[in-house]
Amino acid sequence: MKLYNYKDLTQQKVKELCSRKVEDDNLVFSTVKDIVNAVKNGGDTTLLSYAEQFDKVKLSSLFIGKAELAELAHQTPESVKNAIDIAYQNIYKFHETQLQVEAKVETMPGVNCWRETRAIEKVGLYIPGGTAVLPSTFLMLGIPAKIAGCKEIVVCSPPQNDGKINCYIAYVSTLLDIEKVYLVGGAQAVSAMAFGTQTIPQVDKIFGPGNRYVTEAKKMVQNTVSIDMPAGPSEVLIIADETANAAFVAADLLAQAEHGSDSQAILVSTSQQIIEEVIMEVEKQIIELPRKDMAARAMANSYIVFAETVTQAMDFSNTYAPEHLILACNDFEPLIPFIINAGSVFLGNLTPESAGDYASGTNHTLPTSGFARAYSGVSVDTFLKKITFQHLSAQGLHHIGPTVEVLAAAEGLQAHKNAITIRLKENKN
Ligand SMILES: NC(=O)c1ccc[n+]([C@@H]2O[C@H](COP(=O)([O-])OP(=O)(O)OC[C@H]3O[C@@H](n4cnc5c(N)ncnc54)[C@H](O)[C@@H]3O)[C@@H](O)[C@H]2O)c1
Ligand SMILES: N[C@H](CO)Cc1c[nH]c[nH+]1
Ligand SMILES: [Zn+2]
Repeated sequence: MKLYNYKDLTQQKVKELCSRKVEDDNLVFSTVKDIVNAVKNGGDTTLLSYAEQFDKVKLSSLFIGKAELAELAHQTPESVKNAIDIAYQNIYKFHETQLQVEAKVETMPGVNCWRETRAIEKVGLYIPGGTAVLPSTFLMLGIPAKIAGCKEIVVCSPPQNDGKINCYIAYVSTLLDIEKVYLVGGAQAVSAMAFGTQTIPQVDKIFGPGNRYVTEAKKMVQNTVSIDMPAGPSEVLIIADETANAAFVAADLLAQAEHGSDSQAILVSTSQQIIEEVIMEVEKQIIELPRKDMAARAMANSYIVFAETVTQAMDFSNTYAPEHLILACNDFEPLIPFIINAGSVFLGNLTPESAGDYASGTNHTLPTSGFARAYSGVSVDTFLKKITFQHLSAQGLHHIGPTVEVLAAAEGLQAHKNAITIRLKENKN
C-alpha cells in the first residue's frame, strides 16, 4: 500500500486519490451498453445466451418457483438458518421504525397541507452472486421492501453452474415469501428488470449492489426506471489514532478488500506507529485468506494517508466520501459532528464493519465511488414515494387567494390567476 503524507498532498492529488478511476472504465461502459441494448431487443433468448457466456450454464428455465425454492431451502444447515433468522430480526427491528406518519400542517387558516407515503408498486432486487453469493443482501433489500408494502417484488441473481441458486438464497426467499427468483445476473439482469422481457416483469425501481457491470447498467437505465443509488465495489476508510488496535484495523481493511479486486481499503492515521503495525498485520493476515489474490489486488489499489491531526483526517474522509467509515479510536464521540460524507459509520475499536454487513440491523446497501456525498444507503424510505396533498376550505380560499392572484399575474399566467378569481367570485363570504 502506498503511503502519503497529508500535508504534502496538492488539491489535484487529493482529487486523484478520491476518484476511484479504473483504467478500463470505458471498456466496462461499452460492454454494458451492448448488453443492455441486446437484452432490450432480444429478451429471454438473449438472457439465455448470456447465462451460457457469463455463468457457464445452459438454463432450461429463467426462474425458480416457490415450491422449488422451499425444497432448496431445506438444504440450509440449522446453524446458518439460525444466523439468518437473527439477522432478519435485527434488520427488521431497525427498519420498521423508519415508517413514520407526518403531521398535517395548516399553513394559513383553512389551508391544509400534508404528505402521505405510498409504496413503489413494482420493485426489482438484484442479489449479487458472481464471486460470492450474498444472501445478506437479499435480507437488506427484501426486508425494507416488505415493510414498505411493495406489491410486486422481482428478484434476480446469477445462477450457479447447476442452473439453480444456492440454498441460503432459497431460505431467505422463503422468509420473505418471494414467488420466484430469476436466474439472471450482471448488466443483463438490470436491463431485463428495466425494460421487461417475455418472462421477467418490468419494474418501477431497481435496487441492489453489484460489481462495475451491474452498477454501470443501473446508471444507464435511469431514463426508463428509477434506481436506489450507485452501489458498486465495496470500500472502507478507517481513521485510526494511537488508541487503535492495528490487528483489528488490518482485519477491517481486508474484510472489504476481499470483496473484489476493484474494492478499496483506505487507512488514514495520525500515528506513524499504528501505520507500521497495520502494514505488518495486513501482510500477516492476508496469507490466511481463501480470497487472498483478490484481496491483494484490492490492497494494491488502496493506500495509506498520514495526517498530523484528526481534523486533517476528517477532511480527507469527507472528500473521499467512503461507503463505510470506521473511527478506530477510543474518543470517537467528539468526531461525530464533523462527519459530512459517509454511507455508514462504525464507532470505536470494537465495532467491525462486518457487524453492519450482516446482522446488527443497519442496511449494507450503500453508495460507493463518492456518491455518499449525495445519496443515503437503502432504507424503507427508498421503497416509498411521498405524495403531497392539500385542501382549501372557503376560509382558506379567501386567505390564500389574493397572494396566488398577485403571483400568477407577476408571472404573466392569466389562467392560473383565473382559477382563483373564478372561485373567489362564487364564494364571496
Ligand atoms: N455497495 C454496496 O452496497 C455493496 C454491497 C454488497 C456487495 N457489493 C459489491 O458487489 C460486487 C459483487 O460482485 P460480483 O462480481 O461478485 O457479483 P455480481 O452479481 O455483482 O456480478 C456478477 C455478474 O457480472 C457479470 N460480469 C462479470 N464479468 C463480466 C464481464 N467481463 N463482462 C460483462 N459482464 C460481466 C456477469 O453477468 C456475472 O454474472 C462486489 O464488487 C462487492 O464489493 C457492494
Ligand atoms: N460489505 C458489503 C457492502 O459493501 C456488504 C456485504 C455482504 N456480505 C458481506 N459484506
Ligand atoms: Zn462486506
